[in-house]
Amino acid sequence: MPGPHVALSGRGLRHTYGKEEALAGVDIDVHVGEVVALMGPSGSGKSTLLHLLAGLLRPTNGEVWLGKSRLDTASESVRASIRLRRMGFVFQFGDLVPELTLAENVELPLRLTGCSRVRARHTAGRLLEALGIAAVADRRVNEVSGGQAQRAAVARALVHSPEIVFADEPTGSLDTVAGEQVMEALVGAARETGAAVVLVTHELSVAAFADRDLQIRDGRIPRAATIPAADS
Ligand SMILES: Nc1ncnc2c1ncn2[C@@H]1O[C@H](COP(=O)(O)OP(=O)(O)OP(=O)(O)O)[C@@H](O)[C@H]1O
Repeated sequence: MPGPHVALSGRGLRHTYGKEEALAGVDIDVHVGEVVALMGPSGSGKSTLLHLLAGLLRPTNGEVWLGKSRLDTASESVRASIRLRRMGFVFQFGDLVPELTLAENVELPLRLTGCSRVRARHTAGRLLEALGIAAVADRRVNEVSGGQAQRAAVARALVHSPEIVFADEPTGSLDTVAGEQVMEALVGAARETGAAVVLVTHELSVAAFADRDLQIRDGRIPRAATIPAADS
């Protein structure tokens, strides 16, 4: 089990799709509150690693721990509950529910975990304000800009104070200015709540927001690129 300062840990992660080996043995520790960028060429294994760490895929070999919870051996229902309560997600194309307003989208994780409507509205409202999108909170996704929608996706990922947020190319569909606003929102809100962030990006300007970047090559992270946990 990882030490107390490690939010998320992957040990000896190997993953194959049929005969194809996408990850060839990766060790990774993400510390509490740390922002880590996964970088590397197309096909190097970034998305596979993100999906293993988030419990969306089971590794062929290896272990994944979120704090004291082991994910790779947990049942699908336990992993789904952990994702809902203890993780947040931001995808390239926001993935907001188009029928709901931005505010209703942000309230969703709280409502799904039993929070009252009034409390969810209040908590989501504070975050929408902090991320500069309170003025468009009652609009639907197709009535706001891509950057505003993506900031709402960031708010939805953080509203329930998760331990970790996974972001797969969160700025991939945006221009540079909107992308920077989204990264400022993501890293700023994560610092506020103490969440760690693991993000996949191809862009150096996005990786510059991270505390550390890890380069993946052919399904491996060169050993020197990982910093061992202080207490492990
Ligand atoms: N569902 C799948 N079935 C079969 N092979 C897959 C599948 N998903 C990924 N792969 C293969 O596994 C390897 C790693 O893919 P992965 O998507 O993790 O890389 P990536 O670094 O995220 O790439 P990109 O930057 O293009 O998104 C690639 O060779 C890819 O073709």
